[in-house]
Amino acid sequence: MSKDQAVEDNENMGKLQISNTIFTGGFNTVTRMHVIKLDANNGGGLCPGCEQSYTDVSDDEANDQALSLLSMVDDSETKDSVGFGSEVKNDFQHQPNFGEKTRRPLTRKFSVSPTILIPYRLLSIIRILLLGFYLTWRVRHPNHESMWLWRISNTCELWFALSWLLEQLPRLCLINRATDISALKDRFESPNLQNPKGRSDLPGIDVFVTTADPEKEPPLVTANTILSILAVDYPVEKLACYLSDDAGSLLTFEALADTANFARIWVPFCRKHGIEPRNPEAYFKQKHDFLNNEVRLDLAGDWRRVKREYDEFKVRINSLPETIKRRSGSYNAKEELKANMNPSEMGENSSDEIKISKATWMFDGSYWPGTWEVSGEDDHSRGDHVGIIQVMLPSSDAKPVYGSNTNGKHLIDTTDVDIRLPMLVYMSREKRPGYDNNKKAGAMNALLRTSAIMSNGPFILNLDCDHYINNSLALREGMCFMLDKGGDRVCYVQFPQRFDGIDPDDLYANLNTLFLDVNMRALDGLQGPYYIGTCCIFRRIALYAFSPARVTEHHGLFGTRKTKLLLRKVTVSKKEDDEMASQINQCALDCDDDDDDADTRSLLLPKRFGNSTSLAASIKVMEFQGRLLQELESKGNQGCPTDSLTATQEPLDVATVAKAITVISCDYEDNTEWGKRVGWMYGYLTEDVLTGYQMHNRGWRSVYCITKHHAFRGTAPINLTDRLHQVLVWATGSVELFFSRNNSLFATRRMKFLQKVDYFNTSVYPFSSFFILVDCFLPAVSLFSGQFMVQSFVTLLTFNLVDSITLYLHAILENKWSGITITNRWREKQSVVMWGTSSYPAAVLQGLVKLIAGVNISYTLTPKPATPKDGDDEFADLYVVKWSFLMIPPITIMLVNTIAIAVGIARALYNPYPEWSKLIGGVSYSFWVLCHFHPFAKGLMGRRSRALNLFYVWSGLLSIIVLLLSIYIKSSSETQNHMKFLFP
Ligand SMILES: O=c1ccn([C@@H]2O[C@H](COP(=O)(O)OP(=O)(O)O[C@H]3O[C@H](CO)[C@@H](O)[C@H](O)[C@H]3O)[C@@H](O)[C@H]2O)c(=O)[nH]1
Repeated sequence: MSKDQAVEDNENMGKLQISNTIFTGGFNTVTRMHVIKLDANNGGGLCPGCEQSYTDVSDDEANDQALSLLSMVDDSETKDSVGFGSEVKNDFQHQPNFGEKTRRPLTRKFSVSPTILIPYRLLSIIRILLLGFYLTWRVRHPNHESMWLWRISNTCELWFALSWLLEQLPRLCLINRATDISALKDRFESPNLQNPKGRSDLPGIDVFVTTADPEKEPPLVTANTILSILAVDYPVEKLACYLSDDAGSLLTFEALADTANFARIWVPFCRKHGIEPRNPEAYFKQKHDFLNNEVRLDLAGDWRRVKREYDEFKVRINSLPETIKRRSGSYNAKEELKANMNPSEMGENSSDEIKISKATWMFDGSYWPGTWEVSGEDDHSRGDHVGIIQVMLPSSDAKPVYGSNTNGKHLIDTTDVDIRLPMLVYMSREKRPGYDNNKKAGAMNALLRTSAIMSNGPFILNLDCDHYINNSLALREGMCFMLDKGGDRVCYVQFPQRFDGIDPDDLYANLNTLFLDVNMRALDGLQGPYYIGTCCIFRRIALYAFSPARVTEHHGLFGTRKTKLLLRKVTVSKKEDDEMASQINQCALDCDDDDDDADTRSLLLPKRFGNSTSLAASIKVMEFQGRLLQELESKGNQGCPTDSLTATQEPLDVATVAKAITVISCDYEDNTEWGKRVGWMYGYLTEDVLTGYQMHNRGWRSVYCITKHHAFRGTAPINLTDRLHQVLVWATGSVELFFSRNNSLFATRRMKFLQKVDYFNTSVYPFSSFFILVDCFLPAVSLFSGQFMVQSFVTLLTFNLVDSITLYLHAILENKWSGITITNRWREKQSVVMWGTSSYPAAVLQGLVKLIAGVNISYTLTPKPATPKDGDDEFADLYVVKWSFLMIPPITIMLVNTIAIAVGIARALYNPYPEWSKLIGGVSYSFWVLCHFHPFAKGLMGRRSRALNLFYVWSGLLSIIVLLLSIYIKSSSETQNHMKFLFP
């Protein structure tokens, strides 16, 4: 590729700017470190006059270089770069003087109003009693005509009653929470004697975003997420954003580089006008009335300019695949690459040749060391490649941005606006054949280590690539819980997942309201909500498998007897402090056994964390800070200012990045405890629930933070097939959990009893599928055989009626504290039946196969909807019909029940002595089953679903006519006394 062409490509994509150094490290392939010097005056774009210096080095040489860089950085430097040593020591010796302001609590916890709570609890008890009566009646009144039907049906009912009980029990301790952001500001950012300038003492936060396939996860969606993070309302010098790209894709890489450029306009615009949300796509979708007198004139002008820039940015990102293909395809890649390579670097086998022939070229004419994507046939998430780290935006000490676009044109007047940007890093961990990459958990752990070396924020926010920050104060809200009194026992603050682009009917219960607004809120009143994989702020030391300083143990059958334990010594003496500084290779960690001293037992770091000394140093800092917090709190202070806990980010140097690259190699985790006890857990499809479980099991608490304006928003699959596969992944994860030693039946005494019950329910729910499947066929079987499940249809109907009324009342009360509507509830009920007959049974089968045969279960990445273009149907995906084997059981159920209704009616009509009660019972139950599959049938019909609606309405009307007819016949027959056993 000629330089001219590189430049032309670059112009096409809006003068991509890549700063600093791209670092790669890896195996069996050429490793190139190149430095691109940028023309800062020209917005940083690569220009013909730019100098480029390339250093081609082999892998071993790169490793040697990294090692020599490591050895160049002496211990003291290592300590300083992670905020260890003198700074922490000094701050600790001069503890802050807590003033009046520090006494204001940052959060409040209050109970749900008794006028709701008391009737809610009473109704729960009434329903439990009612269930008891109902089951007793079922058991005591066998149907001698069809004992087999009666037995099967009874077993199902018993299971459903048990499931309801497991679900309901943890919902009895309800609380609400509120945060006080102004108190946080007062405590950490207002000027005082020690801090006359009012610099921010808030702790550092590292934000992790993961992406794995640019085809399923459009780069524009990821770009918008990143922009919302860069523009969040948090001190820039305390914020670092990391993107993990498991595909190692040039597309994502270049999109991120362009995103960093666009951030130079977008972030000042957001700060200047305080706009919400700070995701450009979501922001520009809103209707803006600039004729309104209250709108400032400068906003209207800036809005137009920024919107134009954003539209161009969108076009560039959306055309990137073509740009890259054209760039790579039109050039004789093979020859150029061969010419650039040393013969010694070329491998013996033909795979090098294949790679070369597929090479993807970067805009500057160098080849991309990540996954090749010219052929389009690679599975992006699996492509092997070296580890790559690129700092796209250096830490915030770098030059401010002035709202200029890539051509250097000044677009926004940024007087009085903080115009610095947080650090932004691209990371793609190494992938090699023969190494399990451990999916998302592996990516998160690689990010955890990289960030420990590069910024070491004591807190971590984790977001999926399609989940953006919707409320710019979200991080502050989360920090209120972490920094308040008792916050040192909070391992994570989970925010609810909220979604854009869900069809108005929410056909497939994508909003997940029952789980997010009822279940998770109820858990908040116990030990805390689950970790759900995204929208979660972690305390870093909790991820390193440390225990909280203090825990409560629960004894007795229901965990009602409590003992409080102090796990870590609170005093941090000077001697101990010095010792810590000198012993960076040892660490006191929790050992999860009953020994009280387990926490203070020292283990060699490499065994647990691998042998990176920089990582060891950063972990030690975290552990030290944890103790410091505890020390301050034990002295009666409410929380503590964190200037003593976190150093402002150091400017990144080459050596630091070189150290970071070593911890993202494939074999770094060999013989360590990463994924077993440290970081995100491996071996399960739902790494999230398990990671949270391990923390609760160590005695940590978590918090559910529901903000007035949704803190984060994301997308969910509205297509039936994608949703089925997503639910399959979740349910399989639960089955894996059930069959593992992480089943909450074996949880420690540090976990509350009702929390254990809830975790148990989470691992057991897919097994309901067996009973749901049977229950869906029962009415059809009843119609075919002409027999009914119970003897007295009327008694059954009465029980069901009372049950429905109490359930309805219960739902109304639940709505009062959770906001979940009756429609949401109905959707949830439908979805349980739909997934219970499709994804859940498949999940149970997969789980059993894994257990018995040890076969690994494959993971299907959920496709994220692309940003719709103007004029596109936003819900087009809803009507796309894609075949899946998971559809077979629900289709069978629908067919069998429809045929059974027809057979039942025909039999009744042609029978001289029709048994109307059995017919009505069978038909109404069959119809009830069909009602649950209505969304499913709609999904199968695609755009022709209107016909289906007609079918449902007509069959409903027909059922009512049959019902009325039968009542009429019954009454006339009673008069004539022709039939003896019409209604037993
Ligand atoms: O090998 C992989 C696979 C996935 N991911 C990322 O993991 C995230 C979640 O994966 P996805 O397939 O989108 O899962 P969903 O079903 O949409 O997500 C929910 O369920 C997952 C499993 O419980 C959680 O991890 C997620 O956070 C949660 O949003 C995405 O950002 C992916 O890019 C990787 O980085 N590497």
